[in-house]
Amino acid sequence: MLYVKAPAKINLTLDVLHKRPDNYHEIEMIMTTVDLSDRIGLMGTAKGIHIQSADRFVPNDSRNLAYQAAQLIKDTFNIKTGVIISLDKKIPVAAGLAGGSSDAAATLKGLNKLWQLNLTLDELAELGAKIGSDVSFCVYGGTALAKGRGEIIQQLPTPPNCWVILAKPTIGVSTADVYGAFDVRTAQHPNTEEMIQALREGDYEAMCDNLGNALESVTLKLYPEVEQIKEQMKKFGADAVLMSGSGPTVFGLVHNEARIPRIYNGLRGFCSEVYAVRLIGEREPLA
Ligand SMILES: C[C@@](CO)(OP(=O)(O)O)[C@H](O)COP(=O)(O)OP(=O)(O)OC[C@H]1O[C@@H](n2ccc(N)nc2=O)[C@H](O)[C@@H]1O
Ligand SMILES: Nc1ncnc2c1ncn2[C@@H]1O[C@H](COP(=O)(O)OP(=O)(O)O)[C@@H](O)[C@H]1O
Repeated sequence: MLYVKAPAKINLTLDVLHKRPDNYHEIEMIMTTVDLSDRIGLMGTAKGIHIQSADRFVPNDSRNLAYQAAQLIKDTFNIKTGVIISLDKKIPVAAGLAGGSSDAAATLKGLNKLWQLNLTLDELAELGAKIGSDVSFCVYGGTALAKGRGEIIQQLPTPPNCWVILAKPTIGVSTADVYGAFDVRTAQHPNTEEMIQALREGDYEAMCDNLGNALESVTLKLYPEVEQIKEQMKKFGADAVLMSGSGPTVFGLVHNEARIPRIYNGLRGFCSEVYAVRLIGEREPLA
């Protein structure tokens, strides 16, 4: 069995510029990986693609993004044999943390090795874009500016070291619904350039000051509990808080480790899924 790690991402910024003729939105966002990962196991088999997962929210057929990744590789390179993909899910589903996209990216990377295709990261990222807008970023990992519909990736410096508290209310959010309800006039637009500058200078305070997500204008209105979690996280002592992606997960950045227990325990009081993890933010070499 070949194992590949599939880390979650958070959005330090997410700006939506306009709606495109293909119905996607032109976006500009900065993403970074965090140390909360699914584990993908790949085992060659005679025929077909088989998904195994104990998580009842994860589809075990062609709707699964890891399945789609395997199908794409099989079709593109005319692979006749099959694969059993086992998904050990740790990333909450439909959370704004790109769990499914990261599983797809890990599957692309793992099959590249299993089937000895020798594809580069750039080639894998290009394939990934056919599966979903976030998959290209997940192929590279690390910290990056993503443009276009999310598939144009520019690497950025690793953010200053800190803790990340993640809290997910018990609702799942549909990314398509959130983009569908987005109104460019009422949204707050983050300052992407300032965030890039903060990362270049390794300035933790400036990173905190420039967190921003234009999709909050939609999700916070639909789900007031997301706003509540933001307020609680701030109250318990996080340095800065933001919703990740289309939500509903809220993350808080914390520099001082001694503050973690108060924030973690405070949130556990009314939120069932809370995690305290480190930022990764660095690219891992292709195995
Ligand atoms: C919002 C973000 C931020 O990282 O992530 P999540 O909240 O899903 O983690 C992404 O833009 C989500 O990327 P991803 O989840 O891969 O989206 P896709 O499967 O490609 O698209 C799902 C749907 O979202 C809408 N969509 C997605 C990306 C984009 N730039 N514009 C859009 O309008 C489209 O309606 C599309 O049909
Ligand atoms: N490998 C996978 N893991 C989780 N969800 C998946 C996977 N493949 C497909 N899905 C579907 O994709 C939807 C979005 O899941 P996910 O990628 O976790 O969320 P988000 O895009 O908000 O980060 C889910 O509702 C689920 O049905």
